[in-house]
Amino acid sequence: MKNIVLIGFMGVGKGSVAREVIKHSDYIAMDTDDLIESMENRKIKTIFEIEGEEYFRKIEKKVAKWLEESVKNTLISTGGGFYKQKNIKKIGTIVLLDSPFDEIIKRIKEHPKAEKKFKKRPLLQDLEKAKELYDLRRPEYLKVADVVVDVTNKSAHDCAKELLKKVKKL
Ligand SMILES: Nc1ncnc2c1ncn2[C@@H]1O[C@H](COP(=O)(O)OP(=O)(O)OP(=O)(O)O)[C@@H](O)[C@H]1O
Ligand SMILES: O=C(O)C1=C[C@@H](O)[C@@H](O)[C@H](O)C1
Repeated sequence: MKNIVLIGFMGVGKGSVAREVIKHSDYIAMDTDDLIESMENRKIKTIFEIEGEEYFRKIEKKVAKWLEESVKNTLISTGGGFYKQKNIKKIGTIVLLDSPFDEIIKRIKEHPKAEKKFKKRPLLQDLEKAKELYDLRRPEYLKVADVVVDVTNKSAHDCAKELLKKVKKL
């Protein structure tokens, strides 16, 4: 089974969809942000604050190399900037979870722990800058994706079903 690599903007629902996909398939799920936090034994927010973004991207690169060489049968959800890794297409089938910026922000705001959700994402601190980043990245996400799932107004369960159907068809 080829790996599935979930890409998309922060908060689009990569974690939620991944958890649904593994309920309906034999994939194992992992998340690059969680892996990096565990490797570093500190939160991404802290890594950004103390070491800076460049340091974080270097760890992502190390993770990307390891994923390509050593990981199989896995649904890999990734941080919002992971799609830039040069070897990403060698890791697995790339699936973009897509939604307009305002919908993503609306969803996070609706979460009971909304404040915490915003705080943990360094690049979501300034919404104007985050929108600029979204506009810059969206065409790049589309370029790298093998499959696109529009998650707007769909449950994570329905997104997972659509994802599996589209990946099977490739
Ligand atoms: N299909 C959905 N419908 C409604 N709300 C959703 C859906 N998927 C996710 N959410 C909500 O959107 C927010 C972000 O979801 P999630 O944490 O899964 O995103 P993420 O892409 O993994 O984020 P990050 O990679 O930045 O951690 C959460 O509050 C979650 O409850
Ligand atoms: O969009 C991004 O570049 C990021 C998204 C988060 O998932 C984390 O990977 C980190 O905060 C960077």
